[in-house]
Amino acid sequence: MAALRLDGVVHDYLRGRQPVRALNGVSLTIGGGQCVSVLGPSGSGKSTMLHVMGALDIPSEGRVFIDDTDLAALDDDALSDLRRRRVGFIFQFFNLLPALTAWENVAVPRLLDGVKPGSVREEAMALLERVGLADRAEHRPGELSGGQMQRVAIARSLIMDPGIVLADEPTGNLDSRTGDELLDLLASLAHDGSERSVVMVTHSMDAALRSDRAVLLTDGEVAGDGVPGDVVAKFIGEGRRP
Ligand SMILES: Nc1ncnc2c1ncn2[C@@H]1O[C@H](COP(=O)(O)OP(=O)(O)OP(=O)(O)O)[C@@H](O)[C@H]1O
Repeated sequence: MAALRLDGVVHDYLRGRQPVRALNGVSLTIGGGQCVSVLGPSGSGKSTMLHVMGALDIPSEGRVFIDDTDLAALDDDALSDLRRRRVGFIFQFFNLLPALTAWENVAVPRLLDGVKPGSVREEAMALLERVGLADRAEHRPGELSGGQMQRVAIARSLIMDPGIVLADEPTGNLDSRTGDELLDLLASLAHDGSERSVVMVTHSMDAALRSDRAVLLTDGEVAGDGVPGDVVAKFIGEGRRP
């Protein structure tokens, strides 16, 4: 079963009255157990594609399927339910709640689901342990380093046990050594036998080279898709072209 499929996806934004085409006919299938990086120049549509994949945005044209469910067939409630349960998000600036401790931040999606803090604490603690932060459970984000905050965000992305994890520049705000450790952690989310798909937008060639597959976007279109080394070489080659 394909975890994620885009079929002829077009997405336009309005800038004033002018439509701006961010995605121009993207078709892509991402199976379970893969860590896929998305590369491309600034403005090529990477974040837009991630938002469409995670049902944060509805495409102007084309279809998006998550686990063979056509998102166009869902009403708003069903769509947000699917987003909450099936998709975990990780952002460049962590998006943690400053007043909550690390374990409470991890628990937030379950608390929003109506679960009592007492019954989710253990699950949140287990996830913090998984990301190597069990000893920081009672710390607030302001008391954590960037890498530690991103680990909390990764643990939070897993609390609903999603089939898909989408990460937008997850190491963009971290030094390279911390970034590398987090990339290994992210890849492990796809390789832990869960058949989870991990898709990460990145400007880092290192990050792309560590993934299982790379997709290159140029002007809202798929310009490369395959072995990371080949796709990175294509991207770098295009950048050098006069
Ligand atoms: N909310 C918006 N309103 C209008 N235009 C937008 C909006 N968001 C993105 N765009 C435009 O859509 C295009 C694709 O943007 P997107 O953010 O998806 O690219 P990106 O590849 O992620 O860029 P970057 O690497 O700089 O983050 C760009 O031309 C951008 O200016």
